[in-house]
Formats: sequence, C-alpha cells, structure tokens
Amino acid sequence: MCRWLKLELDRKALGGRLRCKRLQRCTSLAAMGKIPALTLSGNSDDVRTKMVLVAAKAAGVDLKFEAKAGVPSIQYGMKTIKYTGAMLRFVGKCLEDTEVYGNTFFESAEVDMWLDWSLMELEDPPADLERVLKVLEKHLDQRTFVVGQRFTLADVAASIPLIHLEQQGKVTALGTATKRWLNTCKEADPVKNILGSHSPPKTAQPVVPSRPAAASATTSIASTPLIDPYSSSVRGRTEIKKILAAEDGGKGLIGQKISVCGWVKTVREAEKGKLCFVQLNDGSVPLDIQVVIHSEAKGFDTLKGKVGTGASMKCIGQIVESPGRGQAVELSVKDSGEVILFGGVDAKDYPLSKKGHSHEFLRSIAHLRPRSNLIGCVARVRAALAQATHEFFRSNGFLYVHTPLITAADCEGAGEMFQVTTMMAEAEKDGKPLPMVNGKFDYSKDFFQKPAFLTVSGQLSVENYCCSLSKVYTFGPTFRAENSHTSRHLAEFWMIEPELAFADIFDDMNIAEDYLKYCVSYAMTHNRADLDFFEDKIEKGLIKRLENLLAEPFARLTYTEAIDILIKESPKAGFGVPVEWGMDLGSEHERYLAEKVYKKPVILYNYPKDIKAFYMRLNEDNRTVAAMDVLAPAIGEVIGGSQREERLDVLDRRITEMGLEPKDYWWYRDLRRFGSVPHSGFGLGFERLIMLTTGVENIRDVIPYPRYPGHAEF
Ligand SMILES: NC(=O)C[C@H](N)C(=O)O
Repeated sequence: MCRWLKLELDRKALGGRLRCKRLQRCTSLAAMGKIPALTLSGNSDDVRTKMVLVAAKAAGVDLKFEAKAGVPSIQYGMKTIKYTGAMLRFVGKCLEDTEVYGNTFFESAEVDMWLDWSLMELEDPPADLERVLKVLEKHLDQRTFVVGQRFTLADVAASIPLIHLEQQGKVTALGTATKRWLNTCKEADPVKNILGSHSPPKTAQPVVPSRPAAASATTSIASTPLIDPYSSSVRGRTEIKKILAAEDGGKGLIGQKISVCGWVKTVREAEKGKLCFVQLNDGSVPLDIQVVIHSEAKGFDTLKGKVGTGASMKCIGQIVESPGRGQAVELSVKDSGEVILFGGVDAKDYPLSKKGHSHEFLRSIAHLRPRSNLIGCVARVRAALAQATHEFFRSNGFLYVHTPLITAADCEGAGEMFQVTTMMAEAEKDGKPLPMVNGKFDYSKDFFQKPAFLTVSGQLSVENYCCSLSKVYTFGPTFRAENSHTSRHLAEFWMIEPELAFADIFDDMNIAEDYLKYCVSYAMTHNRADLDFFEDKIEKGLIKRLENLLAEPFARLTYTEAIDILIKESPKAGFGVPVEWGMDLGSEHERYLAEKVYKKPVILYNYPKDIKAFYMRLNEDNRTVAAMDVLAPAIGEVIGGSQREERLDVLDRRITEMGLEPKDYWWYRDLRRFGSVPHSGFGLGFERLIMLTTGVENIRDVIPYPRYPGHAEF
C-alpha cells in the first residue's frame, strides 16, 4: 500500500477528513483497509486520563476509552503511546484540520511551552501551588486563553488538573483572571462533555439539573455526572454503581453528601433500635450499599415495621469509610440526613427472603425474580451481550435488517411452527363452525388468506438483503413449537443470524469465531462483577473457562474426522447412543469432543447432507454439505451455519429430495436466477451464548420470561 494512502487511512481512522487526491481514486482500497481503533486505557478517575480525553474531544479525534487500572496509555493497533505530554501532543497532531495545537508555527511552540509548564508545575499535589497560581494569574490577566484566541492543549493541560485540585478542596483562593479563565474552560464543550456538565464541589447538596445533561460520548464512570440527570421525581439520586464500582471502591467520595434509592435486600436493627443497617440495591451493580441509619435522622420513625426485604426507599447521607468488612465505604444517615420510604413491605407476604431461593421457585415468581441476585446479574450480562452483538457487526460493516416474525415459509422444513390465525377467535365470537373446504380448513377466509406461522429463523429473509447489501444480520425472537421440556430448549428464543455475500464456509467459521470471542471478551471487560457472582455461586472455574475460550484458535475438523475420533474413543467414553457415520451427533458426543478431546471450542463442518437442511451447499463428494456447527465445552452446540446453495438446479433437486415444493420457495429461488453469488451465514441462539458466558445451566433462567410447554404466564 502506498505510504500516502496508509497515512490517509490512518488519518481517517482518527476521524479526520481525507485530503489525499490519490485516495479518492482508491476508495475501494480504503474500504478494505483494516483500520485499528484508537483506544485510551486508564483509570477513569485519573486526572491524566481526563486530560487526554478532553484533548481528544477538543481535537475531534475519535478516541475510544477502556477503563483499566494503571498508568494511562494510548493504543493504536500494535503501537502504544505513554506519558501524558506525549499523548496530548499525539492527539493534538493527529488531524490537520484542528487548531488545538495553535494556529501558527509560533503558537504551537507556545502551546508546547505551557504544556510542559503545566505538566511540571501542576503535578498532583503541586509543590508550591500558591506560587504556581500567581504565575498563571499574571499570564491570564490580559488573556482569554493561555495561548492565542482559542481553547488549545495549553488550556487542557492547565485547567483539568486545576479542576481536579479544586474538587479535592485543595484550591482555596483563585485570582480573578484565573477564575474567569477556569469558568470559560469549564464551559468549553470538550470539558463539559468529559467531566459532565456540573462537577459538584466536595460537600454540595444533591442538585437536580434543570436540563438533563447530554450523555457523554465516552462511557466511563467518571465522565458521567455523579447525580443521575434523569431522577427529578426523587430530586436527584446517585446510582450505587457510581459509588461501589468506582476503582477505589468509593473512597474518593468520602465526605460527600449523597442520595441513593433502591430496594432493601436485608435490614437489621442494632443498639436497641437506635441504629438500622440496611443493604440497598438499585440494580446498577450486583453489589448492595450498606446504609447505616441513626435514630436522629429525619424519617427514621416512619421505617418501623415497614422496612423489610423488598421495601423501596431513598436515603440521603454522607459517604464514610466503612469499619465493617466487605465494603470500602458506606452511607451514614445522621441528623443532617433523611430517609424516605417509597413502598413498605409486609415481610410475611413478600416471597423473596434474604436467603437464596431455588431457580424453580424463582421461575414461579417471574415478575419479582429480577430482584434476586441471580436474575439481576443475568439481566445485566444479557443486555451487555446484545450491545456487544450490535457493536461487533456494526464495526465489521454489517447492516442490521429486521426480518418478519410472521411468515408463510418454513425455513428449516421442520414443520414445528406456531400457527398464526384469527379463524378460531372469529368462529368462537360468531358461534359458527370453522370454515372448511373439501374436509380441510379454508385458509382463504383467514387473516393472511393462507396458513401463516411464527418464524423459526430469519435466514431466508435476510439472505435476500445479503444478496444486495453484502453483509447483513438479523437479531430477533424466533419460535419453535417443539414439545420439549429440556433445560436447553425454549418455545420463544432470540437468534442472531448474520449472512455474508462472497463468502464460503471458511469465511463463515472465521466470523463465527471472531464474534463469539468478541462477545465473551466484552462481558469480561464490562460485566466483571456479574461474572464474579457466577464464578462464586454458579460455576467454579467459569472465568478460567472463558479465558481459555479466548486464548486459542478453536479446533476445526470435518464431521467425518470427528466420527473417526468418536468411534475410537467409544470404548472409553461409553456413549449412550453408538456412533456411526451419517448420524446426527447427540449432545453427549458434541460435549465429549469439546470437553474431553480438545478442551476448547470445536468447529465441525461438512456434515452428511441427509441430516441437514435443503439450503446448505452440496459438496463435490455429493454426500456432504458445507455446514458447520460450533460446539463449546459445557454447552454443546452454540452456532449452526452453512454456505448456502447458490446453484439453482442443485437447490431445486435438494428441495424436491426433502419432500418440499419448489414453488413454495419461488422468491428464494429467484435469488439464484438473478445474480446468484456464493454466500454463507449462521445462527446463534442468544440464550445459549448467555449460558456459555454465565455458566447458568437452565435456559429458562437466562431469558426474562421463559416460554415452554404449559408456560406462557407473565
Ligand atoms: N441462519 C442460520 O443459519 C440458522 C439456521 N437457519 C437455523 O435456524 O439454525
């Protein structure tokens, strides 16, 4: 690749405008260029991290943030940039069309000068703050900004550490010029965006902003405001996550007056009723905050007999160091604090107690079970994995397509579909018999004028979009009317189905593996506290299993090779169902391969055609099709996919062989008549992915409202 092109691609990756003329002729190459994202990792509370984030915002550079302990650094592909000065200069120089590094050659040198000065003099804690502030006051006396006529890196480097010191109560008096300048900086968009629109000083009362602050582009805990902007009905509250999931466990907030709202997990009285210990949870983290309510607190008397497990309340108090074990800080509610009870609970009626419950019991109270630790953790991981799914496909250029839920086509040809009809309700309403013709139901009288069903897969519909937009995926509910009572099947489940044009079965395997790993690593980064809960309560060794999944390439072998291995292993393994070529592998065989033979996920491909669907591409051998399944330890099959049959004559033969009617698939066949291309795709059962990531063994516990035979309540 030409050097200029590479440079311009890099510049584009950083969010800048492309200038190179040559590149305009090479747009197709640009589309192919694999451009790594620019990422800053560091502690979100670290002033250096904040400086770099503000500088990137000011420079218009797309900088992804990843919370991580340790010294902040920027990663770009394999390259790393460390040290605050170097990082600030780097983001300042990324793009040609910004002025954050000054407007002229001389201004840039001035920016450099003040950058070095600030990094040296405003280090935390500064050696001699009074002297430093004097220098700054003198410099700013006749100026709006530190250098030139606009907000530059010099302002970033000086203002952010000062704001930080101010928040810690270390700045007592500022000169008039410095105050004016600092206010200007605080009002600058990049600063507001990263630090939040209001940074409460140390002992501020909770304030409800009149207008909700715009969500920050970066999603670090520190860059969102301490007080939730959408909490006006309770006059402001802080999410418990902001306190307990902070890297210092909330210690940085000691001394601050804070309000929290939530549901009581446990309550305990002490000192003859003069103290009340409450564990409060608001769902933002799997951790409860300990609230110690003293009898002199306003509202204390209203709690008597009403605050049991499940009650909802708001507590206003001060964050103090916790003398107890298990938490760094707690909320102390004394005479200047207040407790407000929203909804009390009569302990004898509330079905959830503080001790654990069986998963079966929780299912019977699906409306209340989100308050259990288990279902709370599952819900957070489920949401994160959905987010990861969209992020993965979007960043790889896939379009999200909504495929219909009601369909007249049976994708799998399996016939286990839920029928959608209004005939029965109408007949019942009118008291008339169902319309019949020649001894069969007369569907021409039905809503869709033909039999219609809930979809079992979005694949056939998404293929149409694939054969025009190249890379697409669908993600939605699918339905199977199997009378199955196992812990692995549901009548309603969610499926992710990507479809790629100009791709064979090996491309399909590559994307499946990359996607699975992306999701697992996303949960490891964003949901560590939830995963720790699963490790502790559900599956010992879960984290290790997930690390293993990420560590190595998945094993890949053909179905025929797998059968050979399984036959050899049979005497030792003692399978319930004997192994022979042509059989559909059972979960005992699949798990044996993944857990015992390879000890990691395995992709099997080239299955016998007779056990697979009609749309899978027939291989040269005429006996197998280009189908693949991903099998994971502890779970079994998580993904099933194939290269699709793109040759019309072969497809027609297969449809007929399977006892289906080619005319029912007229539109699917049209794609093979007009501009047919090799293409591939797969389906991943979303609930299986959650089971894989959490270790939860019953599929009914990873979906909010499980649907299975006899169960459609809630
Ligand atoms: N999109 C897919 O390949 C999934 C496949 N149709 C299934 O239902 O298993």
